[in-house]
Amino acid sequence: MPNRPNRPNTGAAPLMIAVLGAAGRMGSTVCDAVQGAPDLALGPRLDVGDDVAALAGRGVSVAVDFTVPSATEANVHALIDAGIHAVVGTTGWTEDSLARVRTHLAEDGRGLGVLVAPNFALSAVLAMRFAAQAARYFESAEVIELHHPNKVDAPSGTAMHTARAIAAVRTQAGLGTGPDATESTLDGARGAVVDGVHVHAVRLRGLVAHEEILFGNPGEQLTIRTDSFERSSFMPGVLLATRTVAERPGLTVGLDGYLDLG
Ligand SMILES: NC(=O)C1=CN([C@@H]2O[C@H](COP(=O)(O)OP(=O)(O)OC[C@H]3O[C@@H](n4cnc5c(N)ncnc54)[C@H](O)[C@@H]3O)[C@@H](O)[C@H]2O)C=CC1
Ligand SMILES: O=C(O)C1=N[C@H](C(=O)O)C[C@H](O)C1
Repeated sequence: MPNRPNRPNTGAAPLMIAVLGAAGRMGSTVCDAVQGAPDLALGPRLDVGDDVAALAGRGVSVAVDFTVPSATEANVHALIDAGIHAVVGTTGWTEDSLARVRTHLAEDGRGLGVLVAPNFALSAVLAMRFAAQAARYFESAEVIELHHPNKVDAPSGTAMHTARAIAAVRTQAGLGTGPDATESTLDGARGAVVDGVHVHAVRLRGLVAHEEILFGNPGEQLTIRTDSFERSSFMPGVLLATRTVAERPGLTVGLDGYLDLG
């Protein structure tokens, strides 16, 4: 990552990284990226049916989870019990599931780190940050996320995170919901509503991961757009996270927590 040296681990032995969801699109890309990093060593590769608890005592420092929303929280609790730091890209996290991880880490007391990041691409991390900065200045704000049709969840984790951040800033700024005269529509025509912000999900063959954040005022509009054309776009962020997570005890939500964005 250009704004923070993606510095190699300078310890004597490479950090051993386990990958959960290793057979998937993201998991297999992470395995390749770890194998290409001289300071990291690819350890156990787990997929559905494998026992996370069995990772204990095998020299694994960090586990990376790209699985499914229904499995990821249980995986993280099992990793904490096994004494392994966790870098999580899987979507589906709620305030309640995050709170349970925070509590578990505090009770565990060993200073383990867990990062849950809805998006590891630098362009997406910056888009979310810029959207939060812009949110107080516009009457209207809506989010459109566009993904490959094999994605199982909607709206995307990134869009949920973006909308929640926009909503929090709007509330703090004393802005209500955006202007909208719609009285009746077909169900879903105005998208999902996340904390008062409308979020629209497109699934289209040929796409990978994209998001547009639209802001409107009388006579003007701001569009912030991020495009991941390849899964390699997520890898610098994932590798940075594996090298940093042990230095950040407790739960961090969002890769921006590991970056010096000001
Ligand atoms: N944070 C980020 O930057 C990104 C996050 N994602 C998220 O990552 C997740 C995975 O995405 P893809 O790789 O595209 O999905 P995928 O469907 O290709 O891969 C998921 C893998 O997890 C495995 N799996 C299912 N249950 C499991 C369990 N209990 N234990 C271990 N493995 C299990 C599946 O067999 C599969 O191999 C999704 O939630 C997606 O939204 C995807 C891209 C970037
Ligand atoms: O499933 C995906 O592909 C992606 N999932 C994440 C999300 O839901 O935000 C991150 C990125 O958008 C790709």
